[in-house]
Amino acid sequence: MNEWMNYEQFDRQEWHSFFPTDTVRLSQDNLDEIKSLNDRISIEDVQDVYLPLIKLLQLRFQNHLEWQMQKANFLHQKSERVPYIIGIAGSVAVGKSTIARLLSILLNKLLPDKRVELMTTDGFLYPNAELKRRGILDRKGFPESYDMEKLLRFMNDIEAGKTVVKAPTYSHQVYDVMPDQPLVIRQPDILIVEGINTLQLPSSQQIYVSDYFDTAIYVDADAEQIEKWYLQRFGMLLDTALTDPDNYYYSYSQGPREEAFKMAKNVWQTVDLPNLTDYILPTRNRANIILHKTANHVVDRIYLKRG
Ligand SMILES: Nc1ncnc2c1ncn2[C@@H]1O[C@H](COP(=O)(O)OP(=O)(O)OP(=O)(O)O)[C@@H](O)[C@H]1O
Ligand SMILES: CC(C)(CO)[C@@H](O)C(=O)NCCC(=O)O
Repeated sequence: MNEWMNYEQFDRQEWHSFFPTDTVRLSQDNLDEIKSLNDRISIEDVQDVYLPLIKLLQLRFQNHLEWQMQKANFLHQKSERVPYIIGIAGSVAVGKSTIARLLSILLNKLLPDKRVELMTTDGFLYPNAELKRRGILDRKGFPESYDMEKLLRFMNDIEAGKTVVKAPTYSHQVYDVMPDQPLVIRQPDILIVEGINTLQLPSSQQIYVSDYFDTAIYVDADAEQIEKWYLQRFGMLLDTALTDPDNYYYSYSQGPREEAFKMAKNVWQTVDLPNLTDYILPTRNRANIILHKTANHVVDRIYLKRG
């Protein structure tokens, strides 16, 4: 069966026409904030792709608020503040966290009185020591390398409106979880949850993480493109490691660069690519929205689930 049959597909021109963004004036501060997030994000992409996307998310958010009110009325309950949760899935290095941060900047701009928070599921990976103990250090990122029960409990606490919820964090530089640096989340109106595993069904569980999502976005691109982005990011990680002996990549940064890149290419081929093919890509059509990227991270197609 055609896996796209329940999606409508738009090229960026048509997508842009749904929300001509001349109506939204991004201030110099907004532009500076976006540039400091990533100076290679093009303002055309923001105008053509991300602002219409934000408009759509805003409509779905309003719908969510309305539904919470109607539901509380129906059940004769007091209306509680239930956060609106956006999930972002896709391969390692496809640009999920960059898009998540961009969306949070734009949501703050369009909804200045709403609290928008952002987190990644990387912090729910088992620590390296535990992965080693289980003999799966080379399976980092695969479903079994995450503490999914802990992630589901986190999602449940957020949805239940708990006043303070802590999320563990992960550092690419240290290449491990950072148990002493949790992210503290305080009753957001909107929470963006980004991670490779956000649309997966945890093994031995009946609940998907995405059961908690109000909108799920999948960031898509051809594997050969993503490999390039992975290696580019590896180059940047090497550069920052050069003078930092505590950095995981320090030893690689001291030797010949070709050797380091050979190692990274091997990790992509033996770990992240099989993970994409076997476990991440098969979750793509659970998303409400698929953003397809081509060279230089340019979004060329947008898919919107029918219904
Ligand atoms: N829109 C963009 N324009 C230019 N570069 C980008 C863009 N989005 C991401 N990148 C670059 O691509 C690389 C991967 O991006 P990012 O770290 O956001 O990916 P990710 O999907 O969150 O990865 P991971 O799952 O490993 O955390 C980074 O080097 C980032 O700077
Ligand atoms: C932390 C994850 C799993 C996801 O972001 C990924 O970036 C990762 O580290 N994968 C393991 C293999 C590698 O080093 O690329």
